[in-house]
Amino acid sequence: MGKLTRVCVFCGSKSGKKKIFSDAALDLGRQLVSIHSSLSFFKLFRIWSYEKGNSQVERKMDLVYGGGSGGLMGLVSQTVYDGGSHVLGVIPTALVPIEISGRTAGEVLIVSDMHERKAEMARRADAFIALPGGYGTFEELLEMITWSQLGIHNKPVSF
Ligand SMILES: C/C(=C\CNc1ncnc2c1ncn2[C@@H]1O[C@H](COP(=O)(O)O)[C@@H](O)[C@H]1O)CO
Repeated sequence: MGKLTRVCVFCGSKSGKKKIFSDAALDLGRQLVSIHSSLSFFKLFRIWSYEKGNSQVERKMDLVYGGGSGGLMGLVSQTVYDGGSHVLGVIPTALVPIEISGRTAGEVLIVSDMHERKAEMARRADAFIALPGGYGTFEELLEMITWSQLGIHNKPVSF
């Protein structure tokens, strides 16, 4: 497995009805940018299993995500940005007024359509993680899994 410095997170454009969803988004955001016991690092275990054996790991991962300012996307991006890592949101022009309201954390790359968005996210990330979300999150996650199955990329995918 190559060096993992930039992680793509797929997650809901809304927060969902249960607190556990936003807790998971905050937790993942913090885990991407801080020092953790590798033993409690179950969520990313399949991706960072090479960290086993180190009792403490310091992580400063950059984030690629869908660019939305609300919902779980907003929570993850703000947490990673506040933790000092680079954040890149990739969003099609047509979705800017729908998924961005107010300020976004970090850099925003505006692309022409959904296909370009997904291709850019896939190209720029070293690994993919999905959090709770709706149909959009499912779609993005499944596409990364099927691209892996087809050999289009060989980057880890976790959910
Ligand atoms: C429309 C196209 C493909 C099929 N749909 C989607 N593909 C990729 N990303 C999508 C799609 N629909 C929504 N999204 C994005 O997922 C994010 C999370 O959405 P959720 O429903 O809240 O989980 C959000 O940013 C959506 O824009 C190509 O023609």
